[in-house]
Amino acid sequence: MGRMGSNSRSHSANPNDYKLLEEVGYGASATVYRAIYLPFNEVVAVKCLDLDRCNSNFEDVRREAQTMSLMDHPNVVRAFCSFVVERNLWVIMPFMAEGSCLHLMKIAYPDGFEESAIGSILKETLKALVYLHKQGHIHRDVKAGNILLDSNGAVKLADFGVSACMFEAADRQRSRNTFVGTPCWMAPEVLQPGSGYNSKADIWSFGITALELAHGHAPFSNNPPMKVLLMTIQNAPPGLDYERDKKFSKSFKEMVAMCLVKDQTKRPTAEKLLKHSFFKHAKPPELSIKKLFMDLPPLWNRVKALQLKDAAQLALKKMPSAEQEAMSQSEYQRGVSAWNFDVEDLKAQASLVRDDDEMMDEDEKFKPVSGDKIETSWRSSLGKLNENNESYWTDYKGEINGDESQQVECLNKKGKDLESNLLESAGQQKTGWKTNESSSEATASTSEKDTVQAKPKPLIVKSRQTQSGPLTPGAGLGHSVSERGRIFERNENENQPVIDKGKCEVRRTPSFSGPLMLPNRASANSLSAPIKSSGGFRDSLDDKSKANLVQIRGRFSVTSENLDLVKDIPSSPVPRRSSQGSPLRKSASVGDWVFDYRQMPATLSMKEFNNSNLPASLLLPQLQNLFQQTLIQQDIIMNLLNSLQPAEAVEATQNGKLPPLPRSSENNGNVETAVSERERLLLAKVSELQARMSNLSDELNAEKMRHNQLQQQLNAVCGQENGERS
Ligand SMILES: Nc1ncnc2c1ncn2[C@@H]1O[C@H](COP(=O)(O)OP(=O)(O)OP(=O)(O)O)[C@@H](O)[C@H]1O
Repeated sequence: MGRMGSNSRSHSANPNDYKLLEEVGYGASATVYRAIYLPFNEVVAVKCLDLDRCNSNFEDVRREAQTMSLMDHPNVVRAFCSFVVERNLWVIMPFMAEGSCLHLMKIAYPDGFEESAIGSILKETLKALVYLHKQGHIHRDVKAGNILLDSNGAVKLADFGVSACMFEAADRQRSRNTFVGTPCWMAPEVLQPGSGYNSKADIWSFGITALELAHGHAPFSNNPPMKVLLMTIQNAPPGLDYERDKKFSKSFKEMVAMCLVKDQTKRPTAEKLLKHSFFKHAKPPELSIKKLFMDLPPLWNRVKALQLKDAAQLALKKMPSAEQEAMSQSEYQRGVSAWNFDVEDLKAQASLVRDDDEMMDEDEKFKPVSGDKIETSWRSSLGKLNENNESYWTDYKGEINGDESQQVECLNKKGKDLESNLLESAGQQKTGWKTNESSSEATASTSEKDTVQAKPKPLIVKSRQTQSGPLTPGAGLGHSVSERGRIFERNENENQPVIDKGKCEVRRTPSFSGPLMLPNRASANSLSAPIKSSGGFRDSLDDKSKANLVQIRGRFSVTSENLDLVKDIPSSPVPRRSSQGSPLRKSASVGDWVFDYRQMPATLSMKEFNNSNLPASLLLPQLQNLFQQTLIQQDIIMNLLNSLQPAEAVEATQNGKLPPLPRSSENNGNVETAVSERERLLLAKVSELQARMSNLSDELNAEKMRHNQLQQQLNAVCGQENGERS
């Protein structure tokens, strides 16, 4: 452990001097906690950077952390000090009690702030940029998520230094064909292979941030990252629209237009921009900003509510009938942070996203929160993609058919309901707190005709026991990678302080370098909680939940306690064989089918069933019942198989939850082959069951005929007897 930087009022580099309290945010590589610096009894923020998740080497991290600690400006979040605690870098900073502008918009201002607040926020941010540029620094990540607010209205630009250092220096970026940034906010010259960039890139991002604050989201933010890149390069720059943005002043529109000029040489410097009339008339922050959060609950509770909201989105993602679409939608809307991606991955992902947006219009359609960093390795591919742009997007459009987009729309509507329910249940601590009800309204805009009939009951999502409560001892920094993958165990009591600091760890997602589609990764700015593996999550459930546990998918569990609620969520409009009219309902949280036996007709006992003397009128319904059940089971099997990741299948096999996966000499342990073999095996079983069913039907028919014959004989005999008597 070592000290890496300090200021005049010295904060120690001893983790035991810091009492970590609630989680107040997290990003691509870090989790941020409110904490008490015990020697001064001072509230601070501790940003725990997981060094394993950083792309830079330790020297880069160290250098940038030092730079950060040298920052000295009222509008720049500086580091008091930073030091390494085993595999984490702790950066001690002033605590900004109201969090980021992005969080504030997400929780209370989904359509953006009013102009006076925007003016103040932007002016203070611009002062920070003037300072940084004078110091020879480029921030490279100006966005609402990195503009922090304090309860007195102070505005500070964050994430300079340490986070920037997580990504490699410009020369190396070029040589490695990688670049890190947040696509919606990235300047065209930053995206163009070969073209250099300078501090004017921050001015572009500043202009995008202005639009973000005005609308609640950045332009193009509902698009897949690659499309954002192409739009930024090829389309006219976004801006405030004369018609649509009537409520904003001319000088605001002008200022934004000055920033969003594609030719970087024509953009003003930060210093010059600060002299613009828009900023001359900006109100002092304590007048225009403080009122924004007057009625809101504390930051950590907002964070918790946002996490739940994201959990709802992720729950939707697990719906089997539209899971691919949901994944694309919600993954991108939440943003992606710190992903490596390549063109093929993006293409695959893009093909699953509805392409109903053109340029500025999409601002109206979505209220998302995209915005996180991506680490791209696309530079070399981009030129090629540009050439093939037309066919690329034609292909992409061609792959979406009407049904699929309907599914997405329906899903989005469900998402809205689900989100608002979750938010309601999670965040009703304070009256007057505006919920973000309209946050997904645009995605639901065309869904009136879909099949959602009833507002679902609040879904009890058993995610981590507490999501922003203090940490409890136990998790170790020095654990193996897999161990560190576990989430903090948390104490139910929020105010109970934390831990053995040396044992604190940054939560970790399974992979940060995989393609976009693979891991369920929460984004920095959406505050969606990172997902831990199913197994780990199971561990975190309390005993009662474990006892009632029906199923765990990702972060979600369905227990027998909430099964009924889950079942009440309307099913997808997508026709599914044998599910129509059946008692199967889609479970929003688990993405599987839940079978409601209570709706089945009462079944006979085996003994009764084996009684061959039973009349056909009794047997037939039983057979129909059996047949229906078989089809349902087939559906369940197929859905389970579809939703089972290969790794999960192997894990389940190892745990003995599933029969062993077949291993042939050809597959040689290959998981995918094994899983598909297993699938074949199960399908064969299903076919066998169907064959048996059909045999039974034949037998039944034969029995029926015999029964009829006997009946006729009986009638004949009775007729004879009657005749004789008369
Ligand atoms: N000093 C602070 N006081 C209060 N909240 C903070 C502070 N620093 C960061 N946060 C919160 O934590 C979140 C994540 O922090 P930060 O952006 O620094 O992490 P990161 O990993 O660098 O994220 P990114 O994905 O943007 O790189 C912020 O969006 C903010 O809401």
